[in-house]
Parts: sequence; C-alpha cells; structure tokens
Amino acid sequence: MTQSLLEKASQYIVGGVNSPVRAFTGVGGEPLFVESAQGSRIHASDGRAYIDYVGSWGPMIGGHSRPEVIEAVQRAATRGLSFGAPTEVETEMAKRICEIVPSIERVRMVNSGTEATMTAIRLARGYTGRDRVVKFEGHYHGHSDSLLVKAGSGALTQGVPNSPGVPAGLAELTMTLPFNDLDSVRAAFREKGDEIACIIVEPVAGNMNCVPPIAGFLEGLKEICAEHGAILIFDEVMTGFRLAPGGAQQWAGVTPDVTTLGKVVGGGMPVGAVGGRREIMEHLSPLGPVYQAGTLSGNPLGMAAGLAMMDIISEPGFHQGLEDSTRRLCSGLKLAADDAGIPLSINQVPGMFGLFFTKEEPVERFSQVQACDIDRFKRFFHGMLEQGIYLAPSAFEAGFLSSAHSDEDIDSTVDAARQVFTRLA
Ligand SMILES: Cc1ncc(COP(=O)(O)O)c(C=O)c1O
Ligand SMILES: N[C@H](C=O)CCC(=O)O
Repeated sequence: MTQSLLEKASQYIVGGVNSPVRAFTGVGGEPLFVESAQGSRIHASDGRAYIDYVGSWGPMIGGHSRPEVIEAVQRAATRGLSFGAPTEVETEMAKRICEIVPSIERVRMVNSGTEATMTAIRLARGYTGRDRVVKFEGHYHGHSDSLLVKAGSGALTQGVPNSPGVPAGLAELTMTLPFNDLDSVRAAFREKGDEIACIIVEPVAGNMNCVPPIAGFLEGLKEICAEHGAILIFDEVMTGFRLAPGGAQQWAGVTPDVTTLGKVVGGGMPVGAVGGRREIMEHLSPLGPVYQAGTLSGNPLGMAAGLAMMDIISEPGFHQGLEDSTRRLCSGLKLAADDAGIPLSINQVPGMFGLFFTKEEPVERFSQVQACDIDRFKRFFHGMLEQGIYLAPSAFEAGFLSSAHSDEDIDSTVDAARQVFTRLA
C-alpha cells in the first residue's frame, strides 16, 4: 500500500505538521498538502484547486502569489539574505507602520506574532513594575508561556488550552477572564488592580472562531487600564491592516497603548512587530532595560515583502472591497442555511468571518462558541472540501477573505454550501 503524504511526513516531523491546527485533528481526515497557490486558490497535491478561505491564516490578504510581493522578495534576495546590522529598508518599514497605525510612535520588528506578544507583555511588566497579565478565555496570542493559559486556536482545538510545560507559578500570574464581559474585568481590577501590568486582547477575537467586541467593551478596557495605570495591548496580529488600514483600532475607534502585529505585516514572510507610545517603547533595549533581541529581526526579505504588502493594502478602495466581499459571502451562506433549515449564526467584520452551528444569535461569548454543534461543523467542512472549498480545519478558527476573492468565487462557495447544507440536516 502506498504511503500518504501525511504518513511520510510523520516519519520525520512530529505529527507530520509544523503547526498543530493544520493536522486536521479538529475535523478528522488527512490534511491537504499544498503545492502552490495563486489568487484565491490553492493547488493541492491531489491535483485539485480549492477556493481558499484560510489565506495562510491571514497574511494573504491580497491573494496568493502577488507579483509585486514576489518580485520585491526576489530583488531583495539578490542583495543578500541577512546582515545582522541595520538596513534602510527597516526604517522605511517602521515609518510606514507608524504612518498607517497612528497609535504606534516607535516600533520593534520581530520574526513572528508570538515574539511580538511575548515582547509586549515583558515590556508592560518592565514598564509598570507589575507581574500580572489579564487575557481573555479563548484568545490566542501565540505560544509563549505566560499567554498559553486558557488559550484559543490550536491549543483549544487540541483540547489543551492550558499547556503542560508552563510553570504553574507563571500561569498563576495570567488572569483569564470572559471576553465581552466588562463586569468581570472591573472585578479583577478591584481585587488586584495594583498588581496588573496589562490587558492583552484580540480586539476582534479570531482564535475562538470570529467574535467581535460588543459595543463599549474595548472602550471600557481602555478606561479601566487608564484608571489603574495598566497598559492596554491590542493584539492585532490577525486584525492588523485587515479590518481597516489601521487595523481593528481604526475600525473600532479605540486606541491602545501598545499594538502587536504579524501576518499581513510580513506579506507572507515570518515577520512580526510590536509598537506603541514612544514613552513606553523606549523602555526596550538598547534605550531601556527591558531586553529583547533577534538575529534575523528586520530581515531584508521580510521587510521587502511587508512593504510591498503595505502598498497593496493602501490601494484606494481595498478595504471597502474586502468588506463588500465579506458581506456577500456571509449573507449568501446565511440565506442558504436558512433555506435548508440549518441553524447557522454568522459573525463578520471586514475580511473575517465566523460560522457557528447554533440557534443562538448573536454569538458574543466563549461559552456560546463552545456550545456550538462541532460535529455538524466537521461534516460541513468535509462537504465543502469535496466541493473544492478550503475552510479553516477547526470550529475555533476564523475564516479569511482576500481581495482576490471575486464575486464568482463567492457565489460558487455559496452554491457549494447550499448543496452541503441539504446533507447536514
Ligand atoms: C491574534 C494572534 N496573536 C498571535 C499569534 C501568533 O502569531 P505567530 O503564529 O506568527 O507566532 C496569532 C497566530 O498564530 C494570532 O492570531
Ligand atoms: N489561529 C492560528 C493563527 O492565527 C492558526 C495558525 C497556526 O496555529 O498554525
């Protein structure tokens, strides 16, 4: 019997994958192995093309293999791959980030979203001289120790939101609260306010499926932080440059002290960033005592790809197009589900969506997400895959659109869903 690609990979790679969600343990079956991708489609080793709503988990906001990005990386590569010394392109990138996200006055480039959030909370702790961190249940901020507590995304999908290996003494300093519940935040600050360094929040949760903030929630976090001298960190690794050019903070009209970025900022290369108010950021080395470093940080290929991506998202009408496509997809899916008598609740923000097999509407809380019909989601996922539609392989991940998704792509996705819904009843 011939071995599958997953079986071959599993002989050398732990679980056959280099990041858990893509193993398909959240939906069963074997993952697609991708050979190439173009525009809205990925081309898999089974010879089929799939309309892709994962988009590499966010970075491919302009569609796959954008020539501008590829050419920028090729040009940069001819000049050298890494120098471990400053380059002008890093200044260009930092300037661009500060212009697009006005709350960022100073920035530090890193190599992933995980590094960005890890640095942000160390900075908040160093700046305030306090140790406790507040995060929200089902939110995912990468896999650093302090943040792998009641975490979303793969940690939730795999059933290990509190990872073994995180020292209990450290996890104890991470206070996890329900998202969209300001009363519990107020209560936590009443009790421990003078020990809390920061609140870190996904301004739109995208790692417990997609759950936007309720009216007043982000504003309330800002007020509470200001009152207690804590730092408000928006983890915009997923939402940055997506919901609006200036990310969720522009979309929601709420300005954090510190912002973390990843995904889109690197145009598909491994890049992250942490930025914020100058006074806070200058606590980082070499100006301040809070240490942070990276051999490959500010890598010229990553900067070139990221800058080309910044040009793409700055094109007039880019975000309006993304919002229109998201609305078209979500309203089409909702109508198709209603016609088939399938209870489906949909959350959407520009370029991101969440499908919940539940009668409850709207879905605003982690407890509601957990109560959804996961088995029905799995059958939906596989039905859609058969029809050539690639959705995130977990009920706890958001879907992503790109500017390459045409109306025809969206309409054929809705047609496919219409067929699949009839088999889900
Ligand atoms: C909101 C958020 N923060 C942080 C991370 C971590 O980023 P990375 O996977 O690049 O380490 C992710 C994604 O994984 C994310 O979605
Ligand atoms: N939800 C995660 C990123 O946003 C999924 C990516 C991964 O863990 O591989």
